[in-house]
Amino acid sequence: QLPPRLGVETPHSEALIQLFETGLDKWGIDIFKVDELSANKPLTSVVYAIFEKRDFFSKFCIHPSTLVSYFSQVEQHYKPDNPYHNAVHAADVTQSTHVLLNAPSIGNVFSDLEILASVFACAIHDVNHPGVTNQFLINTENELAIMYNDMSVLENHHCAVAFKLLQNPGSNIFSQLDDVERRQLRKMVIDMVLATDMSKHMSLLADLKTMVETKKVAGGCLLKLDNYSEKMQIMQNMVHCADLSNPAKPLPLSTQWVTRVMEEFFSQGDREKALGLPVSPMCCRETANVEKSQVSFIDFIVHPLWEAWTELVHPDAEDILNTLEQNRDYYCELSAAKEAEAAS
Ligand SMILES: COc1ccc(-c2ccn(C[C@@H](O)CN3CCOCC3)n2)cc1OC1CCCC1
Ligand SMILES: [Zn+2]
Repeated sequence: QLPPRLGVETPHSEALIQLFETGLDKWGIDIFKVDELSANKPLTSVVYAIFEKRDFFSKFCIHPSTLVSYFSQVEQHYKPDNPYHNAVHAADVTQSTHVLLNAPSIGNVFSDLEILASVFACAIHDVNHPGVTNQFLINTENELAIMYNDMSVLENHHCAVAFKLLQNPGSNIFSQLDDVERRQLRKMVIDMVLATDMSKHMSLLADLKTMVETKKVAGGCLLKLDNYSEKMQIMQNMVHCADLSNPAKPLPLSTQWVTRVMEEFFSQGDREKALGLPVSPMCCRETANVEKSQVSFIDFIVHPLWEAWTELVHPDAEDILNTLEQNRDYYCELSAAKEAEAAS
């Protein structure tokens, strides 16, 4: 008994199939359109489409109904009230990584199991996100911060929730893997999800730069990566790039993400104010300068990361880096125009 096409019940299934036909492998698919056409099941439909495209159902003996059962639960555990950290973000990061994995210079570096682990890690990387930052959970002595001793609190929680859901009856998509593969996959997923903690950004980027320096891509294809830690470094940076890809997407998508993330940050700021806590950076709706913050975010975090990634997979990510630079200029001009207006 097969589930509906793309694993979701929607009146727009033909249009959704069309959208995936043309856009699944493209940087810049309208993921918000996927959300609409999938009847707000963007994650389940994106994961189903990627698993189909990569033939994962047969490669890993996964029954489509098991996939739908598991990812419907994962999707339900993404909080729909979060303006940013919701299932659309998870679908976005998953589809973005699917595109990055198709880069010719990465083509044959990763095994099917490594690709499965990467796609899975993206799909679950923010599951059950409470819409506030690690610092907020620590400052408010939230039960999650107590549970994880203030260390990568959110990221540990996302991982634990995802693997707990796998234990539900009829939901274990990895039941047909052998024990070694299952243990390897679990370790890779944990390593990738914990690396999405922004406090790890600088060390992750430093390691990537070192690797780019030492492992100059020879003749258009990455040299054979020698060991687990080198491979994992690339997978962690790939997922981290996808997680921080909003400013590198076509402008109409990027601006929607900015609006959403600011809404989420501002509601955190409101809660901090109400609790008499210091308001986190960029979280005060009265004083935050949205455009200026985006320019700094791009200049100090996103661009250095994408510059290193683009060098690693040269020339496959040139267009992405160009879009990022164009978007940066757009926010810069917008910020200057706002300042000029405020001064007049
Ligand atoms: C599209 O722009 C963004 C997309 C995603 C994020 C993003 C996701 C997770 N994070 C990590 C923070 O949750 C943790 N930080 C620690 C410092 O305080 C603020 C919170 N950040 C941020 C983005 O822009 C920033 C918000 C205004 C300009 C910069
Ligand atoms: Zn994320």
